[in-house]
Amino acid sequence: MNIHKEKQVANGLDRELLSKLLAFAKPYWKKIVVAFVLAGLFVAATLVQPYLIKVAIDDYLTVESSLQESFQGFVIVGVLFLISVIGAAVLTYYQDRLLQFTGQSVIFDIREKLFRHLSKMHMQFFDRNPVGRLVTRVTHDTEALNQLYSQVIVNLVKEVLILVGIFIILINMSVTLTLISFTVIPFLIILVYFYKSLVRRAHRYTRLVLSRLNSNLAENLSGMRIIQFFTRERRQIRQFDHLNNEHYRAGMRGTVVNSIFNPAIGFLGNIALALIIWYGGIAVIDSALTFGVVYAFTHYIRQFFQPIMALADRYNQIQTAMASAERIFELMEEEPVIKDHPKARNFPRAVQGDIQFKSVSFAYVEGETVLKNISFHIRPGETVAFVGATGAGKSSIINLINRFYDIQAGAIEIDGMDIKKVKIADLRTKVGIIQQDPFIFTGDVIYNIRLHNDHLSDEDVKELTRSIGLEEFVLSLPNGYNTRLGEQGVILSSGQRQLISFLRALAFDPDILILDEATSNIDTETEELVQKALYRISEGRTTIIVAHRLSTIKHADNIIVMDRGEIRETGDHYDLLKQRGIYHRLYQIQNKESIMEKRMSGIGKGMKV
Ligand SMILES: Nc1ncnc2c1ncn2[C@@H]1O[C@H](COP(=O)(O)OP(=O)(O)OP(=O)(O)O)[C@@H](O)[C@H]1O
Repeated sequence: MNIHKEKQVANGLDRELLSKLLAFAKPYWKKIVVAFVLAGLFVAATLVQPYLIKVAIDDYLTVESSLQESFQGFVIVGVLFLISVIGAAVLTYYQDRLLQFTGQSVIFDIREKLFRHLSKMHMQFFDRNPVGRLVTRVTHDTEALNQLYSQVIVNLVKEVLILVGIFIILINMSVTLTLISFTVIPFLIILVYFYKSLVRRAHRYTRLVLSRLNSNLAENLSGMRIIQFFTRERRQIRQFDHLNNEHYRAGMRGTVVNSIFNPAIGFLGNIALALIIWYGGIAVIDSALTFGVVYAFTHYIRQFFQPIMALADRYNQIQTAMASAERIFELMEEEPVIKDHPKARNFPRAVQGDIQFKSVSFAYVEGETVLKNISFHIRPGETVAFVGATGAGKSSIINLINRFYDIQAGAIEIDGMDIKKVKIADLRTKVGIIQQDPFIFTGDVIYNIRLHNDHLSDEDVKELTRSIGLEEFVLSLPNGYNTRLGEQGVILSSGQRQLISFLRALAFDPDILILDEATSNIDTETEELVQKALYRISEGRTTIIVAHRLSTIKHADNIIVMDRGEIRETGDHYDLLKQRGIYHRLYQIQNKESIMEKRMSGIGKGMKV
């Protein structure tokens, strides 16, 4: 946010922002209008009360009126007073209900729009925006807007109406007494002016410290395992304490400003009261004013100062809401970089799985090329493996096939069609990916495999699991297919998570299957199981495997060896060994490692015996 914008938001005057906020409230405008009418009636019902007491005192408590007249008058005034009190309560209730409904509905719409928008965003956006920040936008920031719609605006209108209403009533009752009691107004204006700038600064500082505290907390909680692993708890606690302390002090700064402002306003109000009693008292003695007028004045002046004291809260709420609105709209207006080409279409025929990379170059960050001039051709039904050192660019290639990222040069074609001309949704249903560390959602096993794929019945999921020999694994879980996984459920081991993701990818019956280090966390026994399943699944289906363990890709039709973003060797296992290049070296290293492992386990067993 630039400084100018920041200033506008701080002043709550950003017209563009206001018009966007109004646009969200537009579908509910009828309810809002009714709520404002009710608020106006509430103000009238409240303001009439002191006036009724004035009438009772001046017209029926005077010596001139007879006992019967007085009695009748008191009854009428009493009934009217009661009606106004009950009316005010009923009006507040309905107005509150209407606005709560409107606020909640608007926030529901904003939240939904925000989530839809986030679902369309490209991977680079998620690389840049930590999850904690996005969660804050969808929950905390929208809640701040809820307050704006359901409380702040209507209360502000009510308070302005009360101030204007009281001023009109007072002027009508006595111009002189009004002017005398309003001599405190210039002091009030000065006070409000200073308060505004102090509270703005305090508020901005609190927001800054809070976001620092939040990101520190989010990072520490997600990295708790590492913190405990390296016994860094004390240092992390100290760091958190420091930020917490800063937040406390920032909060106190705001509280101190408010605690000076509110009594100061109260003090000015009391001065105004004293002036009324002083001047009004003399005027009553001189019969220039009635006692009822002076009495009503004291009431109205007290009512007059209440909204001004509430100004502190109102101002804070508007500041928070405007800052939140700014952040929400900023997010909503960020265009997804990866979207359908205007002429994008679905694949015209069933996908055969022919993949071609034609001189592809790619960088995540401008200027830092990760893949350089990559070309290869995978024919339908082939199993192709990518190997290479860490950071060679294997996963990046995979990320490009289903357009998680777009390339900067060259072309990627599936069945002869440039993937940029294919509808993203169609492309992604044709390409199934099994990742190294798959995500498990809160829900049972069936839900996690099916993932809203309504074409699959429970029985279909079971049949699929059985067909690739993984049913035994599912049934070994505490509740079989109904075992709850994810946050509140069983925490699966990494290997078990991979098996679930394996089933998930297959449930979508993709034409192209990609395994990105998908067997790295699986033990040798389970790997055999997976290898068998894989063999069955990859038959007649283009399969791409990224693996560090060369034993898993030995049988691939073609192996592509990558090094620092470039293809260095290609061929099958035996060709590559003959070439005596990078692959041969990797193979030898891994062979030595596995011989060592076998020896070590032999020693281990020997020792046990
Ligand atoms: N989201 C990202 N943003 C920026 N740079 C990235 C991103 N993902 C990977 N990189 C960089 O791209 C390069 C290639 O990474 P990639 O993940 O493709 O390698 P890899 O061969 O799959 O490695 P590994 O075997 O460790 O998974 C690395 O230098 C890495 O730092």
